[in-house]
Amino acid sequence: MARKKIALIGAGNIGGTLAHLAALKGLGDIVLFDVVEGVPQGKALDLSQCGPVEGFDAKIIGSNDYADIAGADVIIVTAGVARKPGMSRDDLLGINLKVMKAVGEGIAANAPDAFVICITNPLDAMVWALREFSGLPHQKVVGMAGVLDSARFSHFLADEFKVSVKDVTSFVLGGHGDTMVPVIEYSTVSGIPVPDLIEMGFSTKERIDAIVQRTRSGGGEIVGLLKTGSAFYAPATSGIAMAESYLYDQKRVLPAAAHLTGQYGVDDLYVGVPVIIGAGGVEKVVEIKLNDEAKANLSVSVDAVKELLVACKGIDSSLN
Ligand SMILES: NC(=O)C1=CN([C@@H]2O[C@H](COP(=O)(O)OP(=O)(O)OC[C@H]3O[C@@H](n4cnc5c(N)ncnc54)[C@H](O)[C@@H]3O)[C@@H](O)[C@H]2O)C=CC1
Ligand SMILES: O=C([O-])CC(=O)C(=O)O
Repeated sequence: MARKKIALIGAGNIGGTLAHLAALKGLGDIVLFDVVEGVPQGKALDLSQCGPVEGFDAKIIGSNDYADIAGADVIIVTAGVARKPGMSRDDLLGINLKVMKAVGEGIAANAPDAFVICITNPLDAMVWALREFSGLPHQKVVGMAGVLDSARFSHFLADEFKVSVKDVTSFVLGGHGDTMVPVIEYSTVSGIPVPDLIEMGFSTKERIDAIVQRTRSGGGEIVGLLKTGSAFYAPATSGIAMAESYLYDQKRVLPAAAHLTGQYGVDDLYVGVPVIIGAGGVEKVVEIKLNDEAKANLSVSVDAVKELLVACKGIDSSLN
């Protein structure tokens, strides 16, 4: 069986980490693409030289030519600009929208059968725009944010409950911004919902509320510490988990920005919801029952995403 081909558009902090993880996990051969000359080639060479030590023989090349992504099975897009302290993700919209146009056209022309995972911010608007610019089927274009946001929530919950993070599952829905919706009713330790754990004395409502808030601003907390950019290890790990679910037809249920066609009362918008990812791409949107508070919070988050799409359409008339 021929090896799979993984194309990484953007060879920056996340792109380089994605390439390292994909090689270590043996996902396939790797193409690192960037507009900056030398950087993808240099990182590809550096990563290739891990092979003799780690024992992987993936072919890793760096490129500035979209022709090299031809035939890619999975494409992960991190091209664009990351925020710095004092900026919101939404401040990146104008500049990254232009990048999505170039990337979308490059994918359409060279790898239209790929499963595309967008990571570039502001995520929900960029994945929508990337899908529009590429013209790929909606189920083959998805946004990564929920896996990361849920990983942050699970990490904080495990710390609070003093239990293994392996036993914690959590769900964060909605847009990847300050309005994201961590859902405590669906967050559990070995199946025990967080509200029950509060009743059992593992924590208090106030402390869990603070953890919800910390999760919402989890990206900003890291931007404030790094000062020169944003988180990249956990975002890359999260993108790889989605790629593996597609490549190995794992049918994992993961929160991701998916195209909604009426589910959760939302039409023609990408927003974070639980989905099943398998060989068909986003095979199903899972509609979980939400309580009134979560519904109201999701609606605020959806409105924030809608505003970003209006801004995109204002900048690029081809999106109307
Ligand atoms: N969805 C999520 O959960 C997360 C999203 N992000 C976002 O991911 C993006 C990438 O973050 P980093 O890798 O840390 O940034 P980075 O600045 O390290 O890398 C971005 C790379 O994109 C390249 N690039 C710029 N324009 C390009 C174009 N037209 N075509 C190809 N490559 C191009 C740059 O040369 C650079 O190498 C940012 O927008 C960031 O906000 C970051 C963390 C989490
Ligand atoms: O906060 C940022 O700018 C990067 C990001 O999306 C995250 O780490 O969640």
